[in-house]
Amino acid sequence: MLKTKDVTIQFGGLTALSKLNIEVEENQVVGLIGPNGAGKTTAFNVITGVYKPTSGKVYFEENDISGKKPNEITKFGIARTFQNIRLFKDLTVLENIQIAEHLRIKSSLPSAILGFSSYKNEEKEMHERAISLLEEVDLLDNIKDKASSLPYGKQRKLEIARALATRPKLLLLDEPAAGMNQSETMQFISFIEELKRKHKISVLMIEHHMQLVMGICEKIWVLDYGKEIAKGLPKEVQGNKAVIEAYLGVD
Ligand SMILES: Nc1ncnc2c1ncn2[C@@H]1O[C@H](COP(=O)(O)OP(=O)(O)OP(=O)(O)O)[C@@H](O)[C@H]1O
Repeated sequence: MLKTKDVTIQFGGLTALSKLNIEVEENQVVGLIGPNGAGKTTAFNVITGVYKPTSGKVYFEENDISGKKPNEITKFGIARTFQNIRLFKDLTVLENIQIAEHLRIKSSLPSAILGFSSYKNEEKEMHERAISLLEEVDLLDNIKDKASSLPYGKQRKLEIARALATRPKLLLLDEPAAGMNQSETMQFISFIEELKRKHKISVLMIEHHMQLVMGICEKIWVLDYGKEIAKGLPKEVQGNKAVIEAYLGVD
C-alpha cells in the first residue's frame, strides 16, 4: 500500500535520508526504529508531504504522491501524529476532532451557507462519528475540556482520534508511547490492535520503546544515519549485529 523508492533527502550538505525503500502492506503494523537523528521523522515528513524528496518517489496505493501537499496526502488516506503533540490547545476536545473532519467534508461552501440538507446531514453524521471516536479513545467525559487541560496520555489519544477523523487507510504514529509508564505502554498494544481491527488501517510507527515495537510490529525497518541498516521480523532485527552496534554506538 505504501512504498518509498530510493527516497533521498538532503539538507545542505547533510543527507538525512539515503535511498530509503520502506514498504507497508495492507492491514500491517510496521515499526521504524533507529538511534536519535537516524532520519525517522524525516521519513514521516517526506511521506506526508512536509518535505519533497531530493530524489526518489513515494507511492501510495500505486499513486505517485511524491512532493504532493500535506492536505492532498490526507485525502489519499494517510494521517499522522507528531512527536511533540500538536493539538489546537485552546479548543475543546470535540472541536479538535471536528476540525479534522471538516478537512474531508464533501459539501461545497455555498451549500453550507444556504443550509442545504446535504450539508446538514453531513454535519449530523460528523458529530455522531466524532462522538464515537471519542468514546473509542475513552475521552467522552472530556468532550468539553480544553485540549491543553488534558493529561499527557489523553492528549496523545486525542491526537490519534483526530488523525482517525480524516478516515485514513494508513496511520503514521511518531513515538506514540513517549511519556507512558510500563503498564500504559502494554495497554497501548491492545489499543492499537483494536484500532487496526475496527478501522481496517495499517500503521507505521516510530518508537523507541523496544518492548512495544517487538510486541506489536509485524515488520521492522532500522535506520542509522539516514540509511537502512536492517529490516525484517522483530526477532530477526533484534539479533542483527549492525542494529546492536548502531544502538550501542560501536564502530
Ligand atoms: N529541516 C531540516 N533542516 C536541516 N536538517 C534537518 C531538518 N530536519 C531534520 N534534519 C536533520 O536530519 C537528520 C535526521 O533527523 P530526524 O529528526 O529525521 O531523526 P530521527 O531519527 O527522527 O531522530 P529522533 O529519534 O531524535 O527524533 C538529523 O541530523 C537532523 O538534524
